[in-house]
Amino acid sequence: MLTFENVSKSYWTGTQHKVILANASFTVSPGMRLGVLARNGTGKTTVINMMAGLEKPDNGKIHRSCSVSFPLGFMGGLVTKHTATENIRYIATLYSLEPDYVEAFCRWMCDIGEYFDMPIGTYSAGMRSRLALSLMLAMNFDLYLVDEGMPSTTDTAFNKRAGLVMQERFAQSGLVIVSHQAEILQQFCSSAAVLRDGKMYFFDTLEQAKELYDYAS
Ligand SMILES: Nc1ncnc2c1ncn2[C@@H]1O[C@H](COP(=O)(O)OP(=O)(O)OP(=O)(O)O)[C@@H](O)[C@H]1O
Repeated sequence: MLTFENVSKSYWTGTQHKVILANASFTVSPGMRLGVLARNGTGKTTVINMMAGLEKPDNGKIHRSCSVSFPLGFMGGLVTKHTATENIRYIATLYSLEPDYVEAFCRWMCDIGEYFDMPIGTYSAGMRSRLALSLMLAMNFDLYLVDEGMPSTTDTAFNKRAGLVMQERFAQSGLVIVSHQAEILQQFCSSAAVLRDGKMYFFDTLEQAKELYDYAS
């Protein structure tokens, strides 16, 4: 369970306070697959980062009684001067996972050959995004966080491999995806919310959420 209790968050832009959440309270229950629709610049990344614990609210509390992933694509935990092998084994240890298993899974999933033992700083953008997704899928979280949909690389074999594991993982866990596009949420989500003017509006279906989202735009 992930609970936001009276959470407020805003940024000072130099001329005004940009409000992301204003005294928001809501719960993401176990097994919930929630899609959050929000326009660009309204705070999707900030909300996902608060869920992950990467950003703190200004006021209010965030309670986590389950394991929550880092946001998909988050590279902040990886050290670019170290190899994938070194990074992955270290992160596996931090999460009390078996380093041999996590390394083997990521080697298989990424399929980047000798690059796996080269510094991450030498990787192409595609290799990095394959590594980040592989690392996330190597771990079992109760709740996965995804910012702006699933990455789709140009490597079709990778997309197929990752897609199959993703379906399996997300069928057994909770999921929050934030996006400005309803189509991205359609595939994975069973309920939906709209983030707008510092509030989260919850709906049973994506169709209902789209009505507010389209009306508000
Ligand atoms: N550290 C910060 N300092 C000041 N303003 C910030 C900071 N982080 C975000 N903002 C502002 O807060 C607003 C929301 O940012 P955020 O990245 O969460 O939105 P988003 O919906 O994910 O945007 P996008 O769809 O463009 O990626 C934006 O106006 C952004 O400029």
